[in-house]
Amino acid sequence: MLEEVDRWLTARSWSAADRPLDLLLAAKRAAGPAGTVSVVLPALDEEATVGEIVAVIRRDLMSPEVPLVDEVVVVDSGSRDATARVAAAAGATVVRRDAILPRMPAVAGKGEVLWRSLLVTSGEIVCFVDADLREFDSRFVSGIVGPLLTEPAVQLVKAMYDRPLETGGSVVPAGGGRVTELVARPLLNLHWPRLAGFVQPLSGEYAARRSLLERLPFPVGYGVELGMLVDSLSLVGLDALGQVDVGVRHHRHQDGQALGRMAAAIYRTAHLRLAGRAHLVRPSLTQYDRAPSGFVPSTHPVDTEERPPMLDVPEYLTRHAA
Ligand SMILES: O=c1ccn([C@@H]2O[C@H](COP(=O)(O)OP(=O)(O)O[C@H]3O[C@H](CO)[C@@H](O)[C@H](O)[C@H]3O)[C@@H](O)[C@H]2O)c(=O)[nH]1
Ligand SMILES: O=C(O)[C@H](O)COP(=O)(O)O
Repeated sequence: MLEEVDRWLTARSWSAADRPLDLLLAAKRAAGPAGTVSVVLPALDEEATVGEIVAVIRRDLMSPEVPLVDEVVVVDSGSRDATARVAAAAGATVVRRDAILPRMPAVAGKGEVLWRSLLVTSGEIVCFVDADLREFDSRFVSGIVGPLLTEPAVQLVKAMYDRPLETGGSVVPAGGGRVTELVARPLLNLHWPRLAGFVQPLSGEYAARRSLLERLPFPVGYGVELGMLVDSLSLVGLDALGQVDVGVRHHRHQDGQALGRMAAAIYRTAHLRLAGRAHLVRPSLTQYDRAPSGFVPSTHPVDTEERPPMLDVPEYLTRHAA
């Protein structure tokens, strides 16, 4: 791991418990307009989960006693189910993707609706949360908004968490995040090693200052998270990025083929950003394990050496000539 990443892990990784709600509310009051918070949920056919997420945010973070969040907006990404109705009933503002910027027809994809959300929200801090989360805890919002309220130099904060893989009645405790482990983490470690400290680089829960988001390109699909990390690094630098441990994340798991399509979109996003610098490879990979003290990194070398064709090896030629 780069020394810079080691330092960053100490300085820019927190736990949600580090900032209690009363501290955040005081920081928000002191910040004035810069402390306004919009929560955005991108949603495609999420009727089963979106209502509870909205309700928990409203109950825990939008009450008169705890007015941390100023608005919660569900951007409907073309749902065919009752997502819009359920979200509105739970108290969200619901906007259809086509109703935003109608002169530009919307294309399919998550990044597309995140991008459009900037046109229909007003907070100076924008917090994205996936709409398929189960057993949702409002620390997923307050935890990542926290550093933006208390640390003026921080501009983008991602959630990190344990990721059980829960399919067909079975649970593999740290088995989730398959695209993260197989595609995103290796890509980031090899090509953008300064980002190797992110425990969950694809996390759908992240908060950022509008002043940063409005300067970034948004890949329209699932490349949006990797693109945003890479582009934010070059725009504002590593010390403006952070991460917060928010516990355990439960979500709807996609099947292998859907994850293959996601992986392709992520690879393509990286590829576009590698143009002209694909040779910049750092052959090591840092992975993370949960320990009582938090997430613990372990770094491994990546095989990069290649043997020449056997026909170039004199011993082989001699043997074959014999
Ligand atoms: O066209 C789409 C596809 C998805 N979504 C919503 O986006 C969120 C995340 O999508 P999901 O399919 O649940 O993604 P995951 O399989 O969980 O993928 C992970 O990895 C992705 C790639 O980085 C991230 O976008 C996700 O947030 C992250 O949870 C959910 O609320 C979806 O309803 C849309 O709004 N429009
Ligand atoms: O973030 C990821 O890597 C993908 O969303 C896959 O997650 P899962 O393996 O937990 O389904």
